[in-house]
Amino acid sequence: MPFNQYCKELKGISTHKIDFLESSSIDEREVKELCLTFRSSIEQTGARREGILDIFGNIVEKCPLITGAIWSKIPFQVYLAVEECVSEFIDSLSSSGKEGILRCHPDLCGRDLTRGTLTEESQNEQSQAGLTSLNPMEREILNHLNLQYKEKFGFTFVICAKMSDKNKITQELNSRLQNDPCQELQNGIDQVKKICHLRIQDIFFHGKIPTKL
Ligand SMILES: NC(=O)N[C@H]1NC(=O)NC1=O
Repeated sequence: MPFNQYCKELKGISTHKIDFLESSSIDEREVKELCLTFRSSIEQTGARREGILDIFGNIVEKCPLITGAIWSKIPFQVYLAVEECVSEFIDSLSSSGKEGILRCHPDLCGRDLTRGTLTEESQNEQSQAGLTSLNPMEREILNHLNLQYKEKFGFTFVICAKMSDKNKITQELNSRLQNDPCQELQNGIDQVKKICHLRIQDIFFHGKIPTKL
């Protein structure tokens, strides 16, 4: 990541009351200092080793095992490292491991949404994509496509809802149904990584309280 963009992203941390980055010219030393301050602020608010699962446990939906697996690499100096570790770990899994991750995701506009049993993260994501306010016809089409997808591939259709909307999701589902299983496994995993990216950003930059699994 280019240094400038890195600094710009770090500025988002000012919501965490770290505001000495107001000057436009910051050097590498200041960034390192910022990272350390940020890190210690996380530690002070309880993110010690034993709290890591509480904070990062749901960055991949209902897969705290992933956080547990990369546990020794946390705390991280920069949030990007969390993402990289997750991504590397997922890539190292067998196909059945990857399928397992997809199966841990709730259907979009599925049973958990109807019953109100989604995790808060998933509820927000689905709501932002307009999936909590579908009309009966839209819901039926989506449920039908989800079912077809599951029957064909044996795992859940996963898409980063926050980067999409209800119409694009239906279109994408229709088109991804035509893929072969190998390609679709990779597509699903790529989407999981996007969801994870946004969830990590929410924790670090938007002060969101993550679901404790
Ligand atoms: N099935 C599926 O894509 N679910 C996920 N997508 C998303 O953005 N949040 C989810 O829970």
